[in-house]
Amino acid sequence: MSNAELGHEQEFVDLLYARLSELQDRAAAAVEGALGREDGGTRQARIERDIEVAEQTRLLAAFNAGETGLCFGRLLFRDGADHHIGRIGIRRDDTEHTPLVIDWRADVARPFYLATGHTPMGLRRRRHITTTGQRVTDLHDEILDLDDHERTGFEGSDADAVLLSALDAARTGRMHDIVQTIQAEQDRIIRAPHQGVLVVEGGPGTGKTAVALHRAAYLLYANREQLTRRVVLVVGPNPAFLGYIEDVLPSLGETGVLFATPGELFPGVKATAVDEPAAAEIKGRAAMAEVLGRFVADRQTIPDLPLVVDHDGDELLLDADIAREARRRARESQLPHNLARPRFASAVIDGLASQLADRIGGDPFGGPNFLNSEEIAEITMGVAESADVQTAIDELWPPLTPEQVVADYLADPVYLRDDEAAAIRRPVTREWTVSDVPLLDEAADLLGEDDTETRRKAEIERRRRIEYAQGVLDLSYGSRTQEFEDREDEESEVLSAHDLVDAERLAERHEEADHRSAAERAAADRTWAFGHIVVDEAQELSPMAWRLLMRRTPTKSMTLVGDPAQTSEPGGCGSWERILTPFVEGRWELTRLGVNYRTPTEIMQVAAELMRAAEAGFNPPESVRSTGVAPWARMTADIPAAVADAVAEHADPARRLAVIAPAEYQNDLAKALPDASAGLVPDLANPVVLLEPRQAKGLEFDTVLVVEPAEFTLHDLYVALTRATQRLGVIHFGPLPLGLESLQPVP
Ligand SMILES: Nc1ncnc2c1ncn2[C@@H]1O[C@H](COP(=O)(O)OP(=O)(O)OP(=O)(O)O)[C@@H](O)[C@H]1O
Repeated sequence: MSNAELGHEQEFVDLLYARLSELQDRAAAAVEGALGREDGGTRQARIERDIEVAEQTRLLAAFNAGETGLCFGRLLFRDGADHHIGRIGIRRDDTEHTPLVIDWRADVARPFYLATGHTPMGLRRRRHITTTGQRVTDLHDEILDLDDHERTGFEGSDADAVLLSALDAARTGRMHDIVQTIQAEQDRIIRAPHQGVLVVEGGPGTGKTAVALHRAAYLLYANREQLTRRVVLVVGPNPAFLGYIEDVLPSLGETGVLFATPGELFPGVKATAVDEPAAAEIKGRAAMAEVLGRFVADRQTIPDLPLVVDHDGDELLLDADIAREARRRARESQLPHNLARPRFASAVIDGLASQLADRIGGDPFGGPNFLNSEEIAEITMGVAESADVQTAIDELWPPLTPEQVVADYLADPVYLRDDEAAAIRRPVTREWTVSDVPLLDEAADLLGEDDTETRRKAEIERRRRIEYAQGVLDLSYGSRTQEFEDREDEESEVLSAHDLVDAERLAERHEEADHRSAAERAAADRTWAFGHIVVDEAQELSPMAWRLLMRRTPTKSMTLVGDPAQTSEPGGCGSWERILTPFVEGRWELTRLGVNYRTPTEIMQVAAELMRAAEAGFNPPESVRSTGVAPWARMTADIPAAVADAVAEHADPARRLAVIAPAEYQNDLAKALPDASAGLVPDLANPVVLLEPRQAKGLEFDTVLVVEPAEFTLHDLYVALTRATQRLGVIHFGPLPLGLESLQPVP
């Protein structure tokens, strides 16, 4: 092994960090400079400044991401080309801006992930560089050209050593990036084209989440302008999971991504409560869209008896004929409920005005009305302004909010069988559940947003600002005359505010600038069209949730990752074909990942036997490594005590242990494990966490203890058993489920 070789790489890495530090300073100074800069007062100048701040902040975040593990690879080509590969790309400070280290996402870096002895892609040698902080600690060289006889002493016989050491490392409770060890099958998915829907299916631990996040990073790199502006949305099953994955993209230098759970996809609502399985299934059915549509249409009513409307002492009759004709005209527009309302209102006003006109100027012998068109217009205006008329219109075609519609519907559900209605009926005051969110969104879509009022208010506000600015200008002009009246000579030298700006521009200058990032604006806007959407655990989403997500991406650019065998939600998808056909019929692609990088063979065998007991031909992914440690089962009459013992035996401050137990055991276990982190969003970095089965989705731990598996649903148990990277234990009182009999019993 040549220390000189390590030394050369260290020199290079030192050079790299020196350059990184320069770039960090420069970007930080640029942000500060732009923030402190006089913006010249124009809207354009302010926009330009804000763009510069955003761009330099993004660059700074990317440079900061390079602070650890900046360079991890090197490609030596047969033609003499020699490139270092890094987490981000960095260029020299020369006139050509020559690349110093190449971004892993660049095309030139691809052989790092794809080249094999069989298809060397022009490579002579591929080097993995291992660093700790900024120190190079190890090198692994793979020779891809048999004619390369140079030896450095770092040529390993096992090309997978770097991968295996990453997989074997102690878990931290936070997902890490995998840039150094992306496998060829994963690389192809990460770099697949941006357009259309790509489904990534694979068993537990096949890297679906890791691949989806690296794909988001790749797409942002390859379509920077478009995707930064339109924002990438990542949807994950629950807040704990989002916490688990939230470091990956920033560690790759990407910060402008929006993360959300399905309960957070309707602005203003953060639903965490879940319905009973039967209620969730009913609420999630595609048919609910039609049910809500009918429910909203039912609010567009015809009076049984004419409504008597008082107008300046005249009694007008808003009868079924007028209402029916108005409703026909409003519905004919095919606009959503709130947007069609003005049409309904104007048709009702026309009907009532013509009733009044007939009464005032009607010819008893059937001739034309005596009133001229101006008089009729005046009558119409009078009717339109009548408070009584407005009240009657509100009664027949009320302005509605999504919250009102869904709350009213759930308080008294119609168009369902009685037992189904009973399953979802709830008092109006109950908090929103995750399954209500797609209903709210559907209602919002059916209602449409009437922004006339918002725009009217914005215009009033704009005028108010101009008036205020005018006042400021007048004042400054006034003070100028006093200040300078005796100094005529100086006056020509001094520019007053009036000379520089007019009131409108001054008003603009005082306008509240929208300093929110694109991701923050996207989060608050229901009609935002995302540039790309990544959905993790996509198998869990109901048809109604799919309708919501599809509305958020008009271009249908999506990456969906999931595993039908891990479906827990009763409303979950079942088949990709069934979910996707209504939205992108035939225009989606399915890819599969087949290697399990997380769970060792010994544990995977147990999980596979469980599934095979229920489904004979079940085919789990193959584990890439084994540990030689057999999973065990302990039978006990005192579950909390046995779990506490097992935790005491296996817990290790440098590793992560999870106890996964059914809801009814949570209280007792929380008492028995005072140091465990538990609750809705447990701290996964804590050495011991206590989880309910659903919370374990997508996570992983060094050691997992599964409590009373017979109480789990089959799919939840499969998920729980496949969370461990090293050790698995089962603690039970009741009999073990079919398939788990092979677990080694321990006293
Ligand atoms: N190429 C790789 N190099 C290093 N680690 C990897 C690689 N691929 C996957 N892993 C690791 O394997 C583990 C499982 O990955 P991930 O959580 O993405 O799998 P998954 O398919 O989403 O699993 P599940 O469906 O069970 O939640 C993670 O620790 C991940 O970092």
